[in-house]
Amino acid sequence: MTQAAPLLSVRGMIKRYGEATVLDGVDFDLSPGEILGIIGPNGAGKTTLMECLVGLLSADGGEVRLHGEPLPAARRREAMFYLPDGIAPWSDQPVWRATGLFRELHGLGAEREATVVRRLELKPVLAKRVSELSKGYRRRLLLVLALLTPQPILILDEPFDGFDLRQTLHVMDLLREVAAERALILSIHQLKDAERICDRLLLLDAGRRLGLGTLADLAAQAGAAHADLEEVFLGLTH
Ligand SMILES: Nc1ncnc2c1ncn2[C@@H]1O[C@H](COP(=O)(O)OP(=O)(O)OP(=O)(O)O)[C@@H](O)[C@H]1O
Repeated sequence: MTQAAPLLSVRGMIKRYGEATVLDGVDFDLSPGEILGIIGPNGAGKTTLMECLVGLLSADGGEVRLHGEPLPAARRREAMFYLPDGIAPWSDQPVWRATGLFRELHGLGAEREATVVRRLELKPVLAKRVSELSKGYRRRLLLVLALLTPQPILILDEPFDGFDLRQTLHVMDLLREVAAERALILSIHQLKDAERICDRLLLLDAGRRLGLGTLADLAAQAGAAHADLEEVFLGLTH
């Protein structure tokens, strides 16, 4: 029996800056409904991988396939939406205008926008300017925007940054619902968060894939069967 092709398949992703190889042939697959976490020490190549993946940065090697078909860099944005960390789109506009503009851009109905705004509890700040938002509310706005996109794959850089524990758990529930219809790639520094939400983890270090799999897979690789992700991380990275 032939196995169905993964939703996304990435092979041999390479990125160099001059003499420095910052992605050294990274491979992974993503299945429908999956939440894949990218973890790794500072400078491991997490942002570079996401940017090469969506075609924002030109890679020096590697292939990306969608449902088994080659997906050239110029067409990646049809399939993937990337939400970088720390941006404040339309910063001089009120929040309601920013969400409305984004919704119109993607041809969605006002009802969908209202639902997402309600789920992310953005209502109290709709009249504020984007530039005036606190870090947590700016993060909520960015997530609203991400959830108003039609792409089947969402790539979110630090989606829980700026949230307290209760908010993080709330947003995790929401992302889990979203993943039922799409697939998510999340770059996460907080390993406790990554352990909670991710189905599988891609551990990068110095541009190389150190591990790929469930926490149990990575723990076995680290030779510490019942370790948590923090112990695995410390065991496998330098
Ligand atoms: N424009 C650039 N020119 C040269 N080197 C770069 C450039 N951008 C990134 N790098 C290098 O590429 C490597 C990977 O960086 P990247 O930002 O992808 O890491 P990261 O895992 O996202 O790090 P962090 O956890 O600190 O955000 C680092 O060594 C970084 O210094």
